Amino acid sequence: MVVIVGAGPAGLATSACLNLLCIPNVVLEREDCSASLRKKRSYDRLKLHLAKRFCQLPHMPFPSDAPTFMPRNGFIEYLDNYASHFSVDPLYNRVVESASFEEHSGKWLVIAKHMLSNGVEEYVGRFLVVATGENSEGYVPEIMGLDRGRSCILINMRVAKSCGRDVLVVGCGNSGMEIAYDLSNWGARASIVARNPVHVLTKEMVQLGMTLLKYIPVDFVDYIVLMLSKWNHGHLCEYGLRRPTKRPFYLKKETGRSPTIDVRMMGKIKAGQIQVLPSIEKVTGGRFEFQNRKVNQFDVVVFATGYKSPVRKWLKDGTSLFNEDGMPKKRTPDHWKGENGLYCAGFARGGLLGILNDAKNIADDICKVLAEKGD
Ligand SMILES: Cc1cc2nc3c(=O)[nH]c(=O)nc-3n(C[C@H](O)[C@H](O)[C@H](O)COP(=O)(O)OP(=O)(O)OC[C@H]3O[C@@H](n4cnc5c(N)ncnc54)[C@H](O)[C@@H]3O)c2cc1C
Ligand SMILES: NC(=O)C1=CN([C@@H]2O[C@H](COP(=O)(O)OP(=O)(O)OC[C@H]3O[C@@H](n4cnc5c(N)ncnc54)[C@H](OP(=O)(O)O)[C@@H]3O)[C@@H](O)[C@H]2O)C=CC1
Ligand SMILES: O=C(O)C(=O)Cc1c[nH]c2ccccc12
Repeated sequence: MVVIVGAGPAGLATSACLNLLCIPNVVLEREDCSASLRKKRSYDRLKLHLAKRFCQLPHMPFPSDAPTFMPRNGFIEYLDNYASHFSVDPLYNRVVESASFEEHSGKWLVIAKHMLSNGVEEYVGRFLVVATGENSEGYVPEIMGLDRGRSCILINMRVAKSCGRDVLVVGCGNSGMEIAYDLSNWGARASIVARNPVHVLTKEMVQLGMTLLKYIPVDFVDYIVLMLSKWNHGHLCEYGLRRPTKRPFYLKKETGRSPTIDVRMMGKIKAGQIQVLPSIEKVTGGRFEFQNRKVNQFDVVVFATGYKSPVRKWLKDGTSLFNEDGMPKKRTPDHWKGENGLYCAGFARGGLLGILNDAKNIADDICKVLAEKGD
């Protein structure tokens, strides 16, 4: 038996690949649905920002008439069809609270709390696949002087419409940029904190880069993509943004940090409709002081400061695979396999393309282990 924790794209894909190999598995999901990140924790306008051919799961391409950049509902429909087609049937409302390896039996003991009955359930498996996602828990940094009770604080994707209000978005990753764009469109006076240098590319540049990477080295791809970005967006420093010294696809490969993909956000920044601010130095009585000595007050603060992976809170014997941050110790492509039948899917920092590779690798490896054991 294989126990899979998480029914997002990674858990669904891993279960589908195991089903195709007739290897019994169970998928445990804390929410009442699969793909909860998109169904319950993202905004309506969200689209896949990679071309669909880089976002499909194993053994099921997107429909040929599907748009290149899949809208949220279209991707949800794809995931639901995927689960149904490969007979993936997660057990919902199961929050995995503990997983430990039992030396005497050579098996994993997984304890899950049933959220509807409040009962505690035990699942035993020779193999354990962690598919709880890189984006499992919102991260909000401590900021000196910020009274979380006073200003309305919204985390990550849950953003209220703030027409006519002064809103600060902290974080200029893809979430921060998209949320600031939406807030500005809804009539808010939006500002965004860009603490460190950031690459800004268009979806088409990323699509070109990912296509070229199959044929030419990353340095050359980055040279082309950066030239296009500078031609298209100009000198970002005029708008308070800086480009990193290291190039975008190199950074994605080495650090997992994605470039920010411009959803017409740069147009608003260039038009002065969105103000870019440096790091927050401190907050005093609701007044924000920034690194450039600017001082502003805001009605709403949105933290788009990324996510954490709390795997180590419940995975007791995961040190062969995960570091303290709940991310793999090993670099891609060797990141997905630990000891004693422990695996992780969806932690390659490679998005859905990374998930496709993880799911196939894990299912094939389990099949090989079982064959070697004569099971
Ligand atoms: C807003 C956003 C947009 C993205 N867009 C793209 C994109 O366009 N293209 C791309 O390639 N990548 C994209 N990514 C990155 C990544 O590919 C996606 O997040 C993808 O959904 C990851 O799938 P996953 O299954 O690894 O994790 P998730 O989708 O996060 O699923 C993990 C599942 O595990 C469950 N879970 C967590 N902890 C437990 C527990 N203890 N017990 C039981 N269940 C648990 C969660 O409820 C969740 O359903 C995006 C990420 C985000 C946040
Ligand atoms: N398909 C789509 O349209 C979308 C995809 N995504 C994906 O979701 C994933 C998560 O993205 P996202 O939510 O943006 O998270 P990220 O981790 O990508 O970005 C977090 C941002 O917050 C900043 N930050 C963190 N701490 C602080 C702080 N104390 N002060 C100021 N800034 C801070 C980081 O800056 P620093 O660089 O200095 O650490 C970074 O800019 C990514 O893979 C992304 O590509 C997200 C939204 C939309
Ligand atoms: O959305 C993300 O962060 C992803 O990880 C998707 C992704 C995989 N490879 C990339 C290369 C450049 C930009 C985004 C991605």
